[in-house]
Amino acid sequence: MNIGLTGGIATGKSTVSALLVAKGALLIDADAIAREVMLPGHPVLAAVIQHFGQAIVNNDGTLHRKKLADIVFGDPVQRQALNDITHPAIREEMRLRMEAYEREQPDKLVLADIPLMYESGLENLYEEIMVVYVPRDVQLRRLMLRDGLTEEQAELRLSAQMDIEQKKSLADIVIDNSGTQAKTKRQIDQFWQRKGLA
Ligand SMILES: CC(C)(COP(=O)(O)OP(=O)(O)OC[C@H]1O[C@@H](n2cnc3c(N)ncnc32)[C@H](O)[C@@H]1O)[C@@H](O)C(=O)NCCC(=O)NCCS
Ligand SMILES: Nc1ncnc2c1ncn2[C@@H]1O[C@H](COP(=O)(O)OP(=O)(O)OP(=O)(O)O)[C@@H](O)[C@H]1O
Repeated sequence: MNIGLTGGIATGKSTVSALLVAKGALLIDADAIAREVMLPGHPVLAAVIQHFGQAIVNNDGTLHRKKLADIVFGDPVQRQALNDITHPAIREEMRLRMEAYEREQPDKLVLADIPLMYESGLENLYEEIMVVYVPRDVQLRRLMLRDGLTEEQAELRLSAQMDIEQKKSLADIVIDNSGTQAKTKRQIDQFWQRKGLA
């Protein structure tokens, strides 16, 4: 079986996916694939540079992630341009990995971690969608703390995504990660049991 995992930025998707992987789930991570297609030599990075210019590249040819982030999180038109370049390649790679896992290990739970699941309309590709939820004020605080962002920068990133309350209302399964990590783990254990997973 498969599950699509999503939530807002810094609500705890990685925390939850690590708990599920520890129980035996197979993970496909959209953020990790997004980083792979931005490595030097990849045609997606070349297309991104073509659009945004050399200013977003470090001297060693790697992507200057902060510079690109400053451009796209402040400007919906540029963000859409970046999405149009990167998302088809990310989606195709996700599809290939999903097919391989389901073919080679059909008894396992496959977990597709996709931050922009609803924004990109991918929710119908998965049997069920799990949303990792925290209230918006907790989300903002954790994001500022983890990424060393100002409140203004963190607000810009939040407003580049669908509101977390809306994602929660669309979810098949909600994991509330606003308490301790132990509390979150209990919800994952219960989910695992409910599904009768080995
Ligand atoms: C803009 C980039 C360079 C910023 O890099 P940075 O290291 O600061 O952030 P990182 O990649 O770790 O992303 C952190 C989170 O930001 C959010 N985010 C990233 N890209 C986007 C986007 N285009 N729109 C809305 N939110 C986004 C997601 O919640 C993601 O989990 C990078 O996010 C990127 O290449 N984005 C385009 C690809 C993409 O859409 N990735 C996210 C989903 S696959
Ligand atoms: N239950 C919790 N209590 C306190 N802090 C937490 C909890 N869960 C996660 N965190 C912290 O909150 C931050 C965000 O968590 P995490 O990186 O798992 O989110 P994410 O949804 O994967 O983020 P992103 O999509 O931005 O990569 C991290 O610094 C993490 O250590």
